[in-house]
Amino acid sequence: MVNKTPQVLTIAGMDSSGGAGVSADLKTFAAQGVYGANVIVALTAQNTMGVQQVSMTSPSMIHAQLKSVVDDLKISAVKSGMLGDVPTVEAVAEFLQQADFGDYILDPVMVAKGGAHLLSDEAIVAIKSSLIPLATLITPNMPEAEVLSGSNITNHEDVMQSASKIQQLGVENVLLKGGHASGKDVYDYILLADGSHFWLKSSRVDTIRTHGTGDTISAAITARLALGDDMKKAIIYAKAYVDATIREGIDVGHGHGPLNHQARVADRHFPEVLENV
Ligand SMILES: Nc1ncnc2c1ncn2[C@@H]1O[C@H](COP(=O)(O)OP(=O)(O)OP(=O)(O)O)[C@@H](O)[C@H]1O
Ligand SMILES: Cc1ncc(COP(=O)(O)O)c(N)n1
Repeated sequence: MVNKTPQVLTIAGMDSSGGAGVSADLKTFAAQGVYGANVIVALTAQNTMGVQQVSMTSPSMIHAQLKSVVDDLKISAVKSGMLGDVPTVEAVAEFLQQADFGDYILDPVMVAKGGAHLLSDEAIVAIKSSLIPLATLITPNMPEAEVLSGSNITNHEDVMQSASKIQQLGVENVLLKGGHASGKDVYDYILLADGSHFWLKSSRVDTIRTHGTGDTISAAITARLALGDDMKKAIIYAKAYVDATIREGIDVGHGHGPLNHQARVADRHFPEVLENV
C-alpha cells in the first residue's frame, strides 16, 4: 500500500558537519514522519567550531532546483533558512510568488552560533521587502528580531513590541525565540495572525551543544503544519521536539555540537504555555 506522506521543502545552505542548515532540516522532517526535499542555495565548509568557507549557488541553479521540485513533487509546506545574499533572496522570492508550496516558514538566519555572518546587510533589506510579505510565519532569534524591528530587546515587554513591529512588516505569525537570553528558563514568544499571543516556557539546558536549534524548530513547525496541525499546536509540538533534541544531547565535535535529532518527544518535554510572564 502506498502511504500518503506529506511532502515538504527546505531552501537553505549545507553545513558539512551535518548539524545545521539542510542537514538539520532533513533529519527533523524524517523524525516527524514527512518527506523532505531540499533546494541548496549555498555550500558551507563548516564544523562545530565555525564556518571556514562559503560558496553560493548561482540564481539560475536555484531556479532550476525549485522548478525541478515544483514540476514533480506536491509540496504542502516550505521553509527557508540561510539565504546569504541579495541574488539568492530575489531568486527565491520570485519563485515563491508563483509556486503553490502551501505554508511558508521564514527562518531569517543571519549569524551562525560561532559568529560567522551568513547574510549580507543588503540581503536583510531584500528579505524585509520581498520575503516577509510572503511568509505564514517568521522565526527570528533575539538578535535577528532586533535587526528586523530596529529596536533593542532587554526585557519581556521589548520582546512583545519587537514581535509586533515585525508582524507589521507583513507576516501573519511571529515566533520570537528566546535561546539567546540568559536565566534558568527559556521563553519563546508567539504572536499569531489574529492578534492572540502566548509564551512557551521551558527550563534552559546548560550546554553549548545548540548548533542548529533554530533550523530544527522551524523545520519541525513546517512538518507539523504539513501534517495538519494548526499554527499554535505546530509551534508547541516543535518546541517540545527541539527541547528533546537538546536535552538528550550527543557528543559530536569540539565546539557548538549538534542536536540529537533521534530524540523522542515525551510528555515531560512539553513547554508551559503562558498568557503572561
Ligand atoms: N540552552 C537551551 N535550553 C533549552 N532550550 C533552548 C536552549 N537554547 C535554545 N533553546 C530553544 O531552541 C529554540 C531555538 O532558539 P534559539 O534562540 O537558539 O534560535 P537560533 O539562535 O535561531 O538557533 P540557531 O542559530 O542555533 O539555529 C528555541 O525554542 C529555544 O527556546
Ligand atoms: C548552512 C547553515 N544554515 C544555518 C546555520 C545557523 O545555525 P547555527 O546558528 O546553529 O550555527 C548554519 N550555521 N549553517
